[in-house]
Amino acid sequence: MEYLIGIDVGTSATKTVLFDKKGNIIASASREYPLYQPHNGWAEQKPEDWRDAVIATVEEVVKKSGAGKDEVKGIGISGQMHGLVMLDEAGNVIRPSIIWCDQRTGEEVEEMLEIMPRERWIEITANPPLTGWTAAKILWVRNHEPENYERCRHILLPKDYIRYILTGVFATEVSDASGMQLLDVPNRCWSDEVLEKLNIDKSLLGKVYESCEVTGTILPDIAEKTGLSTETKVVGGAGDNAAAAVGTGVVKDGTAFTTIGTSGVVFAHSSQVTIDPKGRVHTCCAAVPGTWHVMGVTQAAGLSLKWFKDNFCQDYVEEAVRQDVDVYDLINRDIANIPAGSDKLIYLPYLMGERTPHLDPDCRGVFFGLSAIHTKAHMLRAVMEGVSYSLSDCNDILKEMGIDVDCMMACGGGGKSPVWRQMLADLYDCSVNTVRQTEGPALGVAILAGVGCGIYESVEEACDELISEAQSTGADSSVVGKYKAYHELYKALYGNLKNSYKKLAAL
Ligand SMILES: Nc1ncnc2c1ncn2[C@@H]1O[C@H](COP(=O)(O)OP(=O)(O)O)[C@@H](O)[C@H]1O
Ligand SMILES: O=C(CO)[C@@H](O)[C@H](O)COP(=O)(O)O
Repeated sequence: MEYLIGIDVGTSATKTVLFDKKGNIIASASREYPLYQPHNGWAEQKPEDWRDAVIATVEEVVKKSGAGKDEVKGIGISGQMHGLVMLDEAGNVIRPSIIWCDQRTGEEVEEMLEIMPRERWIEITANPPLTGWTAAKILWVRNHEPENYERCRHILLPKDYIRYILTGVFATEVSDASGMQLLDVPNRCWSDEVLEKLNIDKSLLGKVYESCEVTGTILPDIAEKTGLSTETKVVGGAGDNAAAAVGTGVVKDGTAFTTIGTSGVVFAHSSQVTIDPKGRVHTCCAAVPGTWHVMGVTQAAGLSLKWFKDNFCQDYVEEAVRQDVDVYDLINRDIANIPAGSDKLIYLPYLMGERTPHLDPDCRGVFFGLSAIHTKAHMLRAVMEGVSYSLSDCNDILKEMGIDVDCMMACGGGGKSPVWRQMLADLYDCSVNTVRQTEGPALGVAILAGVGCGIYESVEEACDELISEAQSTGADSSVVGKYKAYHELYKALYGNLKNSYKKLAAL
């Protein structure tokens, strides 16, 4: 038999899945790790936690599946985008990774705009300078921790650090590298102009591959630890969103998906470089060679629900343990009984600032309209609705850019929730569908590995063959109008609070 492994280094956990050639899940494993928030708006994780989670889960899936070491032909790695991993000469981690939702780099973004006009940034990198993206974080370390910058010999993204651990190779691929703000996105290569302007030495960065190209093979000590062979190939892989696109079959024009992971993303495939001149949504290289994608991002999507659950729902957590069920299943059960609009309660999900549409690192979360009739279940539903309003903001911008789809695929942890998918269908006013395999990014990179190993002809052909729809949720016409009115009020609230957010940040 021939098998493929997909690894997804998410923010909440690493999920590793071993698939057969038909895309059936043979074994899966996951390991959680902490998110550190040393200051308001900062977010860090330890690359060593990702490393340990990857090695443990790969070992577990190989063992559980009973696959012989020569049967695992290829591995694809997917991961949270934009995180900065810095290694010294010996390949040791210099400091914790500053991850995608960290908002400390407002001043560095200003610095980038002084160095080069916004229009030129958009021309080259397809995006304006952004606080959560890697370039601003590199400047932050250089400005605030010069001793760490001095020691740095390799700059890697989270999943590319895992590639280094597995293969010893320093490399990246176009989809994830697009989120560093150092890539010439239309031409799919490092931008010498940007590197020169920022005074960043190109030798710090790895070689850039296409997502299905083979980048290396497994190191002997890792092969021994995990039960893999030193012949197992590791392909470029993809940023988690480009990977989820492949795993949900979003590889042709006119197709799109929404993922609710820690972040939330509305993503559309594009055979052209399509740019929002206002910079509200991102344009990146897709994992399908010679194509791109556009995506709007909600910073705190699943993060909002997890935050509320962790801080205020100990009762749900204990009940879930008693009943031996997933705590989110209990939450979904209870919020299904609350009416759309949560009886006039609106949540703004700006716990980590917001990207689309505001690009504002200073805004923060709000419950608006709290009344004495509201219960915890109302607040939970409002949290999920607030995230859905934000995702709807993303979808509206894609529509404004001429990207309109009849059906939206759904994935990520939150995409498993039928109530959350119903909210999205009602707000987007289109059907929201799932695929048979729920592990979007892991399947996506396993497919890329299969292409790289010659098991599949192309990404598109593999998607046609392996991916099939499971469930479709249509819009409920009786609440579409109601949600439109709530969404309008939601949008007005940010405008009303914008100046107060600045004052709060300055306190
Ligand atoms: N059954 C569920 N219903 C609603 N939300 C869920 C459910 N399961 C997970 N989630 C949400 O999804 C998030 C995790 O999604 P996941 O895609 O695994 O994230 P990541 O890739 O960032 O690690 C959780 O924080 C939670 O908010
Ligand atoms: O920053 C982005 C995309 O621009 C996020 O989508 C990260 O890639 C994190 O992903 P999850 O851990 O939420 O899947």
